[in-house]
Amino acid sequence: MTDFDDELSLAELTETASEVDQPRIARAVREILLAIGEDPDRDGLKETPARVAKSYAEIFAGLHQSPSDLLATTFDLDHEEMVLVKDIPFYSTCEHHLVPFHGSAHIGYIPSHDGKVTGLSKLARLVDVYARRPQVQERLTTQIVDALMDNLQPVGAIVVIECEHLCMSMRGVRKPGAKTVTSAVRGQLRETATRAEAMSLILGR
Ligand SMILES: Nc1nc2c(ncn2[C@@H]2O[C@H](COP(=O)(O)OP(=O)(O)OP(=O)(O)O)[C@@H](O)[C@H]2O)c(=O)[nH]1
Ligand SMILES: [Zn+2]
Repeated sequence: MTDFDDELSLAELTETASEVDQPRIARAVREILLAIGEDPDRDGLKETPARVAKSYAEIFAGLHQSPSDLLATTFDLDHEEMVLVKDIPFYSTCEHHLVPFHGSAHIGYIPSHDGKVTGLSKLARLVDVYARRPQVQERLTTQIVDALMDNLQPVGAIVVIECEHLCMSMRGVRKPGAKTVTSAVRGQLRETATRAEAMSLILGR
């Protein structure tokens, strides 16, 4: 029996409402601490398994959130030109090493002919729904653009993501500052002229 038996720890572990099994994470973190040769019962580490569990519930909350619910609120505007929200900062977790990758997302779309648009904040929330999961940057990029296409039926959409991966900075190849850029383009934005306009809006700083 550990300090993180379900009954014992439930109260302290449910502050962040979530479907993530926090007691189970806490038990696993205690094991990791033991495995690296630490003493999980020393003062500074006693609360660490519970803290990590709470933190994981937040970091991986996107696994239990639906992009369709998020994009369900739409309104009609007579606007058939490009809408672009750029420099949306976010943090995600590399699914290979479970360390962060972070950077900016840029999202643009040309609304459907009936002018179906979503609130600008929903685009930023959409990034978090997919970023708060174990991820790779390429999948994060295509999931965001496909969610836009499926839910808003726009004429076209583009997502560009620029990130630094801590698995490449703090360990392994150790190249801090290296940036990875990915893009995904759908619909009319695949056409050269429109795509070039979107890219110049995104990258022109
Ligand atoms: N394509 C892609 N690769 C990623 C992403 N995040 C991390 N990686 C890479 O995943 C690869 C995993 O490679 P492995 O050889 O299995 O693992 P490793 O021995 O820890 O690799 P090193 O990082 O080179 O030490 C590494 O090259 C990482 O840079 C991502 O979002 N997309
Ligand atoms: Zn990694």
